[in-house]
Amino acid sequence: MSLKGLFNPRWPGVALFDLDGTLVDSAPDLAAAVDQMLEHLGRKPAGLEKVRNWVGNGAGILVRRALADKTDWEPAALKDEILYNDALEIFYHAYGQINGRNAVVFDGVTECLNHLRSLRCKMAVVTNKPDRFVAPLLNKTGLDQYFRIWVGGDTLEVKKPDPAPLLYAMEQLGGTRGTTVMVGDSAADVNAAQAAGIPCVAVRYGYNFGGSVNSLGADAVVDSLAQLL
Ligand SMILES: O=C(O)COP(=O)(O)O
Ligand SMILES: [Mg+2]
Repeated sequence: MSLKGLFNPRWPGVALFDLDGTLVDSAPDLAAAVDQMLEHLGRKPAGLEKVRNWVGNGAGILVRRALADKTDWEPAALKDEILYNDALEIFYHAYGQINGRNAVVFDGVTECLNHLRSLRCKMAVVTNKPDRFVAPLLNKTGLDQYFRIWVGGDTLEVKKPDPAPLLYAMEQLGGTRGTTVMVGDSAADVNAAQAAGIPCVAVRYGYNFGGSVNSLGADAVVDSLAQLL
């Protein structure tokens, strides 16, 4: 499918954007918070390279991956659950202070959002990031001006790759499957869009758990959101 085909001619349409790894490079802040948490628990810091591959399924899974020191964390024993709950609290506290400090909007994002806004496209953020961290990050990066609504990782009972958050945002903005597109950086985004029955653009510069986005089955893969103009 060509990129033109993704954006239905019946504008105004609806565009749903993933946050971490798509709009904002938040991995440095997330890594700093993960490392504070690990050090607090007497463990070795994980570092940015590992942590950026652990982002995309929400804070709970990020903390589980950090405790397991690998992306494919195993279901934990009960004693691990107690540790997990402590670790999650420590992470929340640390990230609450760090969120947005070193976060950078990726190249091409502002151009794309300005362009879509000029077409009167309605835009939402659909992220797995816990709700409490979404607005502060959008405010600090100046991206809040573009979005009518955002859906966080705990806004609904389920998160991406479940299609519900995408469909919820689409409906809130009065969109339909024929006029809506999802833009994301990971399998969670592409799988959610496919399950929702809406087309998906994947960006190559994001996190995607360390893997390539080329084989996820996205309708288009781009190196910069400026390519969508
Ligand atoms: O996993 C997270 O916390 C955020 O992920 P997302 O913005 O890429 O959905
Ligand atoms: Mg992402």
